Amino acid sequence: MTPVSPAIQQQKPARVAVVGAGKVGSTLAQRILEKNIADVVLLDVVEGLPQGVALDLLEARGLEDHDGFILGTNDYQDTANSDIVVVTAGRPRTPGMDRNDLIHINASIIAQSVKSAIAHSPNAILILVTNPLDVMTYVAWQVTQLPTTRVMGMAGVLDSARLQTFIAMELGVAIADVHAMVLGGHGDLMVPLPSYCTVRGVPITELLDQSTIERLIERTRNGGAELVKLFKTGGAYYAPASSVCRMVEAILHNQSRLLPTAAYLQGEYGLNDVFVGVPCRLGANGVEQILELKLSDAELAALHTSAESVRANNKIALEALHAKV
Ligand SMILES: NC(=O)c1ccc[n+]([C@@H]2O[C@H](COP(=O)([O-])OP(=O)(O)OC[C@H]3O[C@@H](n4cnc5c(N)ncnc54)[C@H](O)[C@@H]3O)[C@@H](O)[C@H]2O)c1
Ligand SMILES: O=C(O)C[C@H](O)C(=O)O
Repeated sequence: MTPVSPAIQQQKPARVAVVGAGKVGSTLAQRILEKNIADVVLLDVVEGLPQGVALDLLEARGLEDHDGFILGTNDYQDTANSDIVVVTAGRPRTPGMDRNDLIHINASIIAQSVKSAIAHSPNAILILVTNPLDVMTYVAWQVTQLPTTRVMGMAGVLDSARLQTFIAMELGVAIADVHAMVLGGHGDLMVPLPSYCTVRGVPITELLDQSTIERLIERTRNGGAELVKLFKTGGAYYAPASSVCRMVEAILHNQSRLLPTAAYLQGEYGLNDVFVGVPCRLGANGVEQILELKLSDAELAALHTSAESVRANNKIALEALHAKV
């Protein structure tokens, strides 16, 4: 056996706390472990659930060829000193519901869970997943008062991955050759950018007619609802978990990746005091840069409409929280 140097022996693996051990949280834990990105602490309020998921995943390690460690717990103390805290805790929608129908129930869950998680991991980067995404990210920032570079929400990676899928299926080309970009809030007002969607650098506007592009965009807008309708008791989780995993990896491996992320805007795109999906450079420090793309007047107006809707719902969420105190 090759001896391992003391420096390597002492190097602690990165640690990701995943709050919420439901569909998205448990699938994310699996992705992080099987890609050898970090050790995971999986927390839920339901006794036995995170412990069971953790044990099940540990028992798969020999078959999946990794040595990652996962702890399942109901106690925030066990999440101490995490490098990243991902919050998936809260209710998913069911058929007929809008994501904003979850504001009241999820705002208090988010407020309580981020406060507890950050109390034990004050230096962590916080990634929100719970819906309505942009609003819950704002709530998490308000409650924790963390620097804005260390608070972000996952949605744009997922919405872009959906559009990427539909473009590749329509053209019958390899998914690896397709890049898609969706900005704005994670809802019906999201802002897909066809001129920034490309196949090996060729904009899709040169490969598909306008009505086809509109059909693919419409399917992307309804991508979450399409799955909620199929699953009936909740929403998507495989692609959402992969999307968060991509962000976690970009941060922990300091990859400087350009990913659409719900980030806090301070004048970018003419918007202030709102978290909404924009292209961000993600690296070891979290949101290291917000890129201001050149948008058409119509795209910029759509981004503003989307952000204003998020802003109105932020107000509702904060009022609901204050009313509870
Ligand atoms: N941002 C996105 O793109 C995106 C994608 C998919 C799902 N989501 C959202 O993520 C959330 C989770 O979805 P899911 O499918 O995993 O739901 P789920 O019901 O399978 O899991 C949610 C888990 O949260 C736990 N929980 C509830 N309150 C908690 C608390 N106070 N502390 C810790 N855990 C708590 C529940 O016990 C449950 O296990 C939903 O709000 C869903 O809409 C967002
Ligand atoms: O649609 C949902 O409610 C879940 C998630 O936001 C999604 O887009 O899949």
